Amino acid sequence: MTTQYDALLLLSFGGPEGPDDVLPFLENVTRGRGIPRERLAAVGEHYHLFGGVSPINQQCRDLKAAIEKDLKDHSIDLPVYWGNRNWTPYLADTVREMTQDGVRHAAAFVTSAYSGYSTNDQYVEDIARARAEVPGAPEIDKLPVYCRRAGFVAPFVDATRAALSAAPQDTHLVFTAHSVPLAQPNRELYVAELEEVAATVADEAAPGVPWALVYQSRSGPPSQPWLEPDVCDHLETLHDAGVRSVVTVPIGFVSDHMEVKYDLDHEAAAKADKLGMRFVRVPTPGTDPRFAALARELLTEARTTGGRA
Ligand SMILES: CC1=C(CCC(=O)O)c2cc3nc(cc4[nH]c(cc5[nH]c(cc1n2)c(C)c5CCC(=O)O)c(CCC(=O)O)c4C)C(CCC(=O)O)=C3C
Ligand SMILES: [Fe+2]
Repeated sequence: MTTQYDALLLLSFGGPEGPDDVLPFLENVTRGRGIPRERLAAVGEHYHLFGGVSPINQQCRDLKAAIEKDLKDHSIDLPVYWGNRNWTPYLADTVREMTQDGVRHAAAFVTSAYSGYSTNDQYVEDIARARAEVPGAPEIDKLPVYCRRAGFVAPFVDATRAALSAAPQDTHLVFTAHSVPLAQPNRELYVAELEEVAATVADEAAPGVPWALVYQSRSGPPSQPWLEPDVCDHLETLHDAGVRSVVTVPIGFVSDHMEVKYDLDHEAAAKADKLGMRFVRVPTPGTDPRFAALARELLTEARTTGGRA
């Protein structure tokens, strides 16, 4: 059966756009999730260091523009909408706008590449919840998980190769992804995909260079086990083993948002500095034309195969 999509929806996490947004944003993210208050206060400070503005919304505007350009360049006349889970434009408001515009069946490209609850299933729930709020809402199919696709992997390969070519001989690669609770549904699938993508990038960019997959941005109570090791602990382990230079590759993310800018560029970089280690972080796909094209490729394939996430 052939699905005819009449819109593309860019679905993302959302982030604050000023100091007054920070607390309500954090409350939206953590409602009912048992995140300790001290952790919330600490994360609020991360945002305030950047004037209360997360980079993620502008990155979504830029990605939306890149996708629109790619569609136009391929003579595909399709409106692109943007909605978030945790901040304006809220997904339900976007779905309301799509409904008013007469959209009947949209494909959703999510700013998260992997399987797993936080990375896939929760976005599927977001879509269902938003549609339930809006009478006459269009059908919305989440496009499939795309972590293995060249549009996502190749920008990391190129960036890793470039970073290594400027690095000293005994540099190690450190792949990072967002930690999640060990008890999180589909955590095994998330980890298996991360291991596969890390191995692919290492293999293509730097055969023979030692690498590890580690985690960042843990947030639950200490009593709850999350994926480990943490990136900062790993830097210490490498240091103790005599390693003096790392290239960090945040394969768990699609853009250089706050988890990258604070937890890696600020926190992990400071840790490396304290240890006397050289620390370089490579960029995420962001608005790389190959990544923008991936939205069109997935939509076109879903249209011809009827496939969905
Ligand atoms: C797997 C994963 C991704 C990658 C997939 C994806 O990209 O979607 C991701 C992305 C992001 N996480 C982000 C921000 C936050 N995540 C939090 C909390 C949590 N994240 C979790 C997991 C993930 N998170 C989990 C299991 C929690 C615990 C609460 C819960 O079970 O939901 C908290 C609460 C405070 C804290 O404890 O850190 C904040 C502020 C931002 C925005 C950055 C910006 O503003 O630029 C982005 C893109
Ligand atoms: Fe998060």
